[in-house]
Order: sequence, then structure tokens, then C-alpha cells
Amino acid sequence: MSGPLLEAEGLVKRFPSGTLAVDGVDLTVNAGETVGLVGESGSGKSTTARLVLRLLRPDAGTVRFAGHDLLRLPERRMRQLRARIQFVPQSPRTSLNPRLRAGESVAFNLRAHGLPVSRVPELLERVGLGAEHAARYPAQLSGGQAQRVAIARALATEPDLVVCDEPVSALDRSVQARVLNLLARLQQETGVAYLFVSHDLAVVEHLCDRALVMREGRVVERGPTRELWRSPRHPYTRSLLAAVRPLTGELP
Ligand SMILES: Nc1ncnc2c1ncn2[C@@H]1O[C@H](COP(=O)(O)OP(=O)(O)OP(=O)(O)O)[C@@H](O)[C@H]1O
Repeated sequence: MSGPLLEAEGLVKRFPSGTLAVDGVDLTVNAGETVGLVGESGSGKSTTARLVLRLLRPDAGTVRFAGHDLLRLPERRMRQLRARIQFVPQSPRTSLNPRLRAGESVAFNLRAHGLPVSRVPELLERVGLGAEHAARYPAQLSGGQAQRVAIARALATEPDLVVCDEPVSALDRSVQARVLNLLARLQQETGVAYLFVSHDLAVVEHLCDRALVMREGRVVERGPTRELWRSPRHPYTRSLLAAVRPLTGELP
């Protein structure tokens, strides 16, 4: 495959309420890299993530994934491709089915893509969970454990890209660092790419190769994370950086 893994161009989304949530966003994610999408609440990050996942239809723009025009792909082909683009949402409490035990949630995704459910214990083990966790319902897990289940579920299909929408923002600061370490380790092991949505610049700095800064539906600045952080050009990026809260715990 040549070119980026994910390539979105000119994405526009206006909600029926009239809100122009995304206003001409271009973004690329290459195989194996982590791209951060940062900005304040309401800047259009989640909407952009949902557009590239084809959970929402844009009013304009294109999304290409692994050479496929995602927005024109028939539903049946899209279902197959979904194994290669997975999603880790913000709150594991609401994203995991409350009636499925942890192991069943992972099995559900394996089954949906015709993969053997015998892999469940190994997948849970890879995210640091044992047999005792597999039998628990989401309500019986800590926030960090539940997010690990959501990560195991996403990685079950051996995706090329995982879109993570604020995957640690609902967790305590010390638990955040452990989950970020886990995501970084899994990337080293599998070569998966992440599109990582976060309002938290400290988190993005530690995890992302490149970052895009969004404001009011537009990308106002983009570049390698280190450079952006060292010499932000846009006043908005500077103001976001001035408000950074340091992470605690051992980081990747
Ligand atoms: N389903 C929807 N219907 C109407 N407006 C929406 C919908 N989803 C998002 N919006 C609006 O679109 C804008 C962008 O929202 P979005 O959730 O993409 O921003 P965000 O940067 O991800 O913010 P947050 O971090 O708070 O989730 C906001 O003004 C929001 O109120």
C-alpha cells in the first residue's frame, strides 16, 4: 500500500441544530504512528473522529482508508473493513455493554469478524487482565480495568488503526499514565496506528508523534508534537499549552 493509512480531506459537518462542528478538516495518519487531535471542548474533535469512522456522514469531504474511499464503500464491504479500523471511546462505563462480562465483550467483537473466541484469555492478558476479570461485568471493574477491556476489544481484530476518543480522560491521573503506557506498548508490539483525540496536551505530548490543534471546527496548527510544543505559532496553541497539567506516574 502506498500513501497514508488514513487520509481525510475537506471534511465538513453541520448538525441539524445549525452548529458547524467541523469546517474543512484535512488529516492523515500513517501506518504505525500516533496522531493527536487536540483542542478545547466543542472544537470538533469527536465529530471529526466519528466522521473518519463513518459513524457520521460529512456534508462534504472524503475519507480514504488503506486505499478505499470509505464514504462510498457499500455497507457489506464497510463491515469487513471495520476489523481494520477500531474505536476506543471515552467512557468504558457507557461503551461496554453492561450485560456482558468482560470476556464476552471481547468475544463479541471477535465473533463479529469471524475470528476465534479462543483468543479472549490471551487478549485480556495482553492488557494486563486475568481470568478473574474476564468473568466480571463492567460495573464490577475499576475505570482503568474497564478501559483495558475496551482496548482488548478493539485490538481483538488486529486493526491497522484505532481511533481513541479521550480514552483516559475519565480516569485518575495515575491510572491515566498506566493506560497510556499500555497503548504505547501495544503499538510497539503490533504496529497499530492511533488517532488520539484529547483535550489534554500533556497526554498528547507523551503519546503522539504529530498533533493537530483544532479550534471552532478548523485545524489552526499542525506538526510534529515536539516542535509544536516547543515553538507553537498560533496564539490558541500557546494558550492551550499555558494551561497544561503535568502527568504523574511512569510514562512511555
Ligand atoms: N449530535 C450532535 N448534534 C448537534 N450538535 C452536536 C452534536 N455533536 C456535537 N455537536 C456540537 O458540535 C460541536 C463540536 O462538538 P465535538 O463533540 O465534536 O467537540 P469536541 O472538541 O470533541 O468536544 P468535547 O471534548 O467536549 O467532546 C459542539 O458545538 C457540539 O455542541
